[in-house]
Amino acid sequence: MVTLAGVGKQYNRERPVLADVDVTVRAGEVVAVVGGNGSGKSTLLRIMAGITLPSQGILTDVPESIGYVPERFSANTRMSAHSYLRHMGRIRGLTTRQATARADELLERLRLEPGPDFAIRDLSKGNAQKVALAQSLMTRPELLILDEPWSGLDSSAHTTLSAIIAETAEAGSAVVFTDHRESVSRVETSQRYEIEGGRVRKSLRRRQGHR
Ligand SMILES: Nc1ncnc2c1ncn2[C@@H]1O[C@H](COP(=O)(O)OP(=O)(O)OP(=O)(O)O)[C@@H](O)[C@H]1O
Repeated sequence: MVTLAGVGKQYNRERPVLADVDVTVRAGEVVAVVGGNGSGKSTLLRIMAGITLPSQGILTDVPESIGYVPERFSANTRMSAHSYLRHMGRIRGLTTRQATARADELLERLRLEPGPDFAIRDLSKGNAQKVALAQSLMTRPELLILDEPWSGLDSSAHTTLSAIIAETAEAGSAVVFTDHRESVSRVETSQRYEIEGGRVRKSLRRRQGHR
Protein backbone atom coordinates (compact mmCIF):
# COMPACT_ATOMS: atom_id res chain seq x y z
CA MET A 1 0.00 0.00 0.00
CA VAL A 2 2.61 2.55 1.09
CA THR A 3 6.23 2.14 2.08
CA LEU A 4 8.52 4.69 3.67
CA ALA A 5 12.21 3.86 3.41
CA GLY A 6 14.92 5.80 5.23
CA VAL A 7 12.60 8.76 5.68
CA GLY A 8 13.83 11.74 7.67
CA LYS A 9 12.45 15.21 8.30
CA GLN A 10 14.17 18.35 9.44
CA TYR A 11 12.44 21.72 9.68
CA ASN A 12 14.52 24.89 9.24
CA ARG A 13 17.86 23.16 9.80
CA GLU A 14 16.80 22.29 13.33
CA ARG A 15 17.44 18.92 14.95
CA PRO A 16 15.71 16.23 12.83
CA VAL A 17 12.14 15.50 13.88
CA LEU A 18 12.29 12.09 12.19
CA ALA A 19 15.29 9.99 11.15
CA ASP A 20 15.65 6.70 9.24
CA VAL A 21 11.99 5.83 9.29
CA ASP A 22 11.06 2.52 7.67
CA VAL A 23 7.33 1.85 7.69
CA THR A 24 5.23 -0.40 5.47
CA VAL A 25 1.46 -0.25 5.51
CA ARG A 26 -0.46 -2.97 3.67
CA ALA A 27 -3.99 -3.09 2.33
CA GLY A 28 -6.52 -4.03 5.01
CA GLU A 29 -4.28 -3.05 7.91
CA VAL A 30 -5.04 -0.74 10.80
CA VAL A 31 -1.81 0.89 11.93
CA ALA A 32 -1.38 2.94 15.09
CA VAL A 33 1.39 5.50 15.50
CA VAL A 34 1.88 6.50 19.12
CA GLY A 35 4.16 9.02 20.80
CA GLY A 36 4.24 12.02 23.11
CA ASN A 37 3.51 15.64 22.25
CA GLY A 38 5.89 16.95 19.62
CA SER A 39 7.37 13.51 18.89
CA GLY A 40 6.63 13.82 15.18
CA LYS A 41 3.37 11.89 14.74
CA SER A 42 1.65 14.58 12.66
CA THR A 43 4.81 15.08 10.62
CA LEU A 44 4.92 11.36 9.79
CA LEU A 45 1.25 11.32 8.78
CA ARG A 46 1.60 14.46 6.67
CA ILE A 47 4.54 12.83 4.86
CA MET A 48 2.41 9.72 4.22
CA ALA A 49 -0.43 11.90 2.97
CA GLY A 50 1.91 13.75 0.58
CA ILE A 51 1.33 17.11 2.28
CA THR A 52 4.86 17.43 3.67
CA LEU A 53 7.94 16.40 1.71
CA PRO A 54 10.52 14.30 3.53
CA SER A 55 14.03 15.75 3.82
CA GLN A 56 15.52 12.29 3.23
CA GLY A 57 14.31 8.92 2.03
CA ILE A 58 11.58 7.80 -0.32
CA LEU A 59 7.94 6.76 -0.40
CA THR A 60 6.84 3.99 -2.75
CA ASP A 61 3.52 2.33 -3.59
CA VAL A 62 1.62 5.48 -2.70
CA PRO A 63 -2.07 4.92 -3.46
CA GLU A 64 -4.01 7.29 -5.66
CA SER A 65 -6.84 7.94 -3.27
CA ILE A 66 -5.89 9.08 0.21
CA GLY A 67 -8.30 10.35 2.85
CA TYR A 68 -6.67 12.64 5.40
CA VAL A 69 -8.09 14.07 8.60
CA PRO A 70 -5.82 16.64 10.25
CA GLU A 71 -5.47 16.97 14.00
CA ARG A 72 -7.35 20.25 13.87
CA PHE A 73 -9.88 21.10 11.23
CA SER A 74 -10.41 24.82 11.19
CA ALA A 75 -12.34 25.65 8.06
CA ASN A 76 -13.29 29.28 8.44
CA THR A 77 -16.20 29.17 6.07
CA ARG A 78 -19.82 30.15 6.17
CA MET A 79 -20.51 27.13 4.00
CA SER A 80 -22.65 24.52 5.69
CA ALA A 81 -21.29 21.07 6.47
CA HIS A 82 -23.65 19.55 3.93
CA SER A 83 -22.69 21.95 1.11
CA TYR A 84 -19.00 21.46 1.87
CA LEU A 85 -19.28 17.68 1.74
CA ARG A 86 -21.30 17.77 -1.48
CA HIS A 87 -18.62 19.97 -2.96
CA MET A 88 -15.84 17.60 -1.84
CA GLY A 89 -17.77 14.64 -3.22
CA ARG A 90 -18.16 16.35 -6.62
CA ILE A 91 -14.42 17.11 -6.69
CA ARG A 92 -13.78 13.41 -6.11
CA GLY A 93 -15.94 12.38 -9.03
CA LEU A 94 -19.38 11.77 -7.49
CA THR A 95 -22.52 13.03 -9.15
CA THR A 96 -24.51 15.65 -7.23
CA ARG A 97 -27.07 13.02 -6.33
CA GLN A 98 -24.41 10.56 -5.09
CA ALA A 99 -22.59 13.30 -3.16
CA THR A 100 -25.83 14.44 -1.52
CA ALA A 101 -26.74 10.90 -0.48
CA ARG A 102 -23.26 10.18 0.88
CA ALA A 103 -23.16 13.48 2.83
CA ASP A 104 -26.60 12.73 4.31
CA GLU A 105 -25.53 9.23 5.32
CA LEU A 106 -22.24 10.31 6.94
CA LEU A 107 -23.62 13.32 8.82
CA GLU A 108 -26.48 11.27 10.17
CA ARG A 109 -24.20 8.46 11.22
CA LEU A 110 -21.81 10.87 12.95
CA ARG A 111 -24.71 12.80 14.48
CA LEU A 112 -23.53 16.24 13.47
CA GLU A 113 -24.95 18.88 15.79
CA PRO A 114 -26.70 21.27 15.48
CA GLY A 115 -27.36 19.96 11.99
CA PRO A 116 -26.09 19.60 8.42
CA ASP A 117 -27.05 23.15 7.38
CA PHE A 118 -25.13 24.94 10.15
CA ALA A 119 -22.09 27.01 9.06
CA ILE A 120 -18.85 25.09 9.53
CA ARG A 121 -17.03 28.05 11.12
CA ASP A 122 -19.57 28.13 13.96
CA LEU A 123 -19.41 24.42 14.78
CA SER A 124 -17.89 23.18 18.03
CA LYS A 125 -14.45 21.51 17.82
CA GLY A 126 -15.87 17.99 18.00
CA ASN A 127 -18.54 18.65 15.42
CA ALA A 128 -15.97 20.25 13.08
CA GLN A 129 -13.90 17.07 13.50
CA LYS A 130 -16.91 15.06 12.37
CA VAL A 131 -17.06 17.13 9.18
CA ALA A 132 -13.32 16.54 8.64
CA LEU A 133 -13.86 12.82 9.07
CA ALA A 134 -16.87 12.83 6.76
CA GLN A 135 -14.92 14.61 3.97
CA SER A 136 -12.25 11.91 4.11
CA LEU A 137 -14.91 9.24 3.58
CA MET A 138 -16.98 10.81 0.79
CA THR A 139 -15.37 8.32 -1.59
CA ARG A 140 -13.67 5.23 -0.21
CA PRO A 141 -9.98 6.07 0.19
CA GLU A 142 -7.40 3.31 -0.38
CA LEU A 143 -5.46 4.83 2.49
CA LEU A 144 -7.21 6.62 5.35
CA ILE A 145 -4.93 8.78 7.50
CA LEU A 146 -6.33 10.07 10.79
CA ASP A 147 -4.38 12.40 13.07
CA GLU A 148 -5.55 11.96 16.68
CA PRO A 149 -9.04 11.25 15.43
CA TRP A 150 -10.57 10.59 18.85
CA SER A 151 -9.61 13.93 20.36
CA GLY A 152 -12.59 16.19 20.79
CA LEU A 153 -15.17 13.54 19.90
CA ASP A 154 -17.83 12.47 22.39
CA SER A 155 -18.26 8.85 23.40
CA SER A 156 -20.99 8.09 20.90
CA ALA A 157 -18.78 9.44 18.10
CA HIS A 158 -15.84 7.37 19.49
CA THR A 159 -17.87 4.23 18.96
CA THR A 160 -18.88 5.29 15.45
CA LEU A 161 -15.30 6.16 14.56
CA SER A 162 -14.02 2.79 15.78
CA ALA A 163 -16.66 1.05 13.67
CA ILE A 164 -15.77 3.16 10.61
CA ILE A 165 -12.07 2.31 10.98
CA ALA A 166 -12.81 -1.41 11.25
CA GLU A 167 -15.19 -1.32 8.26
CA THR A 168 -12.72 0.63 6.15
CA ALA A 169 -10.01 -1.97 6.78
CA GLU A 170 -12.43 -4.83 6.15
CA ALA A 171 -13.26 -3.28 2.78
CA GLY A 172 -9.56 -3.60 1.89
CA SER A 173 -8.28 -0.08 2.57
CA ALA A 174 -5.49 0.69 5.01
CA VAL A 175 -6.00 2.97 8.00
CA VAL A 176 -3.21 4.79 9.83
CA PHE A 177 -3.99 6.78 12.96
CA THR A 178 -2.07 8.54 15.71
CA ASP A 179 -2.66 8.57 19.40
CA HIS A 180 -0.78 9.61 22.51
CA ARG A 181 1.40 6.95 24.03
CA GLU A 182 -0.57 6.75 27.23
CA SER A 183 -3.88 6.38 25.43
CA VAL A 184 -5.41 3.01 24.96
CA SER A 185 -6.13 2.30 21.32
CA ARG A 186 -9.79 1.91 20.70
CA VAL A 187 -9.58 -0.48 17.79
CA GLU A 188 -7.80 -3.68 17.00
CA THR A 189 -4.56 -2.82 15.25
CA SER A 190 -2.47 -4.86 12.82
CA GLN A 191 0.70 -2.91 13.56
CA ARG A 192 1.76 -0.37 16.11
CA TYR A 193 4.69 2.04 15.82
CA GLU A 194 6.15 4.15 18.60
CA ILE A 195 7.94 7.44 17.96
CA GLU A 196 10.55 8.66 20.39
CA GLY A 197 13.59 10.88 19.91
CA GLY A 198 12.97 11.04 16.16
CA ARG A 199 13.09 7.25 15.82
CA VAL A 200 10.12 5.15 14.80
CA ARG A 201 10.14 1.66 16.27
CA LYS A 202 7.73 -1.13 15.58
CA SER A 203 6.04 -2.27 18.73
CA LEU A 204 5.35 -5.97 18.95
CA ARG A 205 2.22 -5.61 21.03
CA ARG A 206 -1.07 -5.98 19.24
CA ARG A 207 -3.68 -4.10 21.14
CA GLN A 208 -7.36 -4.00 21.42
CA GLY A 209 -8.56 -1.55 23.98
CA HIS A 210 -11.61 0.12 25.28
CA ARG A 211 -12.25 3.48 26.72
N1 LIG B 1 5.94 23.40 9.87
C1 LIG B 1 6.81 23.27 10.86
N2 LIG B 1 7.89 24.08 10.97
C2 LIG B 1 8.78 23.94 11.96
N3 LIG B 1 8.69 23.00 12.93
C3 LIG B 1 7.63 22.16 12.88
C4 LIG B 1 6.64 22.25 11.86
N4 LIG B 1 5.72 21.28 12.06
C5 LIG B 1 6.10 20.63 13.17
N5 LIG B 1 7.26 21.15 13.66
C6 LIG B 1 8.00 20.67 14.84
O1 LIG B 1 8.24 19.29 14.66
C7 LIG B 1 8.09 18.61 15.92
C8 LIG B 1 7.08 17.48 15.76
O2 LIG B 1 5.79 18.07 15.56
P1 LIG B 1 4.52 17.18 15.24
O3 LIG B 1 3.37 18.11 15.11
O4 LIG B 1 4.82 16.29 14.10
O5 LIG B 1 4.40 16.31 16.59
P2 LIG B 1 3.17 15.48 17.20
O6 LIG B 1 3.77 14.21 17.71
O7 LIG B 1 2.10 15.35 16.19
O8 LIG B 1 2.72 16.41 18.41
P3 LIG B 1 1.30 16.52 19.19
O9 LIG B 1 1.05 15.21 19.88
O10 LIG B 1 1.55 17.63 20.17
O11 LIG B 1 0.26 16.86 18.16
C9 LIG B 1 7.72 19.65 16.95
O12 LIG B 1 8.89 20.05 17.62
C10 LIG B 1 7.18 20.79 16.12
O13 LIG B 1 7.39 22.03 16.73
